[in-house]
Amino acid sequence: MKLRFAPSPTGYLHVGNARIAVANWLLARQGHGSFVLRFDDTDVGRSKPEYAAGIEEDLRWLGLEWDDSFRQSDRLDRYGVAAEHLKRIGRLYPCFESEEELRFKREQRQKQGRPPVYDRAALKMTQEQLQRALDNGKSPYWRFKLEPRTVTWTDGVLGRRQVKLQAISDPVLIRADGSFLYTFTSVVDDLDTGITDIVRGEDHVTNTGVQIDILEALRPPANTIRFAHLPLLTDADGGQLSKRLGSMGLRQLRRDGIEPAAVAGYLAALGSSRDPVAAPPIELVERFELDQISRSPARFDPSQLLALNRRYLHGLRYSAVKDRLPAQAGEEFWLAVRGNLDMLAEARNWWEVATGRIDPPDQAHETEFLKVALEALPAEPWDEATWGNWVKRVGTETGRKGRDLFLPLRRALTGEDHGPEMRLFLPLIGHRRAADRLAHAAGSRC
Ligand SMILES: Nc1ncnc2c1ncn2[C@@H]1O[C@H](COP(=O)(O)OP(=O)(O)OP(=O)(O)O)[C@@H](O)[C@H]1O
Repeated sequence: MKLRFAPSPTGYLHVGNARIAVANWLLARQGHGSFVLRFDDTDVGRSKPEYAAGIEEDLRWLGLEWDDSFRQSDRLDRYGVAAEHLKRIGRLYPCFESEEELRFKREQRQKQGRPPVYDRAALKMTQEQLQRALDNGKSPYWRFKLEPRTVTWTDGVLGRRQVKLQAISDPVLIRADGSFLYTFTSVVDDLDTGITDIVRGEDHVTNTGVQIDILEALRPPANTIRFAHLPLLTDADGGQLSKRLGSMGLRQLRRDGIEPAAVAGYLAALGSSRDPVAAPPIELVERFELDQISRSPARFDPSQLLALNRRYLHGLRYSAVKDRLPAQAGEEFWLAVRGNLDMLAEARNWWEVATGRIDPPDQAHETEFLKVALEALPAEPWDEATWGNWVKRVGTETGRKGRDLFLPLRRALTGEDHGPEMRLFLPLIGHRRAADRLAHAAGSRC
């Protein structure tokens, strides 16, 4: 099995592109096959090396390593050879009509109630007419002559699919400036590199019909590549995603502090009835089922991703995050705070709360209560039982219960109304800091 992910380096990856990358990668690993990263960069105006580098970086961040990688711009000679072959067998023909002429023809056909399909007028040109056009300095662009047939295939996601080629204009494969179009280069590469399965977005369904025809012209008799098209992903409001708009980019998720395992797990399960499980891609291989993915468009819901990210962090072991925590933060710290994190970066804030400076709210009305609490603060060593015993004693001495008892203490010690379990967090603050904070909260209002 050999699969590929073939982005155009015209922007950074969004979550829709990433879903395709994840699916291809998981299938390749499932089939013990290989995964190729191909940059479809024949559109020289829009393709940029920095986007290609950015895409590689984003894929690595997600945990999707590739077995091979290449750029279409390095294979122009090969496309030239394949194009010559199609010309020789009469499947690629030169055209000279301008955009304006074509628009006029389309409008005429529509007025006559006929589909606006290219009429192949260029195919009827005589040798003399052709020569005259060339002599007049015109450069031809080249169209592929589609077979008058209906192409069918069993799609890995959409089921039985067909594309009626008579309803489609012969596609342009080479522009007048000699540059090749994606429709063509993609087929040449898929054949040359021995791709066995193509998984891509539903925006390519018509392309697939056309490309199977090109593919069979280049390598008869019949196509053997399996195709699957995933419904397009929209944003939470149903809006389109586009590299050009930079919407829902992987980079942004990374900057926001979302874990790659959460993104991979969310994308792998999206559109299926399975609950997403956040995990590095290699751990998702076994449970991934392409044919369980729904045929309806899927929405990318950031709030669901955040919830998954949170669940993932809450279950992570210290050893998995150690390197990303403040240098002094030990396992007790991680176990105390992990249940309170939406993003790992927030652990730094809690580290500051535990060991640095805090900004406590005004509790002038609690002075007497906090003084009693300070008096009752036990000496170290402290453990997980310390908070419970201390609070109980303060409760007995002040007659307070519940929120009235806990909240002023939490506020004085952490500066926050909510946060990690104080049973685990108090020993991290330690006696000296706790006493200082209580004294400050009580004393500064005296
Ligand atoms: N919204 C989407 N949902 C799912 N797959 C998508 C979506 N948009 C693109 N893809 C798929 O991502 C893969 C990479 O395609 P490509 O690089 O052309 O992305 P693109 O976002 O369509 O690019 P551009 O915005 O530059 O036109 C293709 O398989 C394409 O079908």
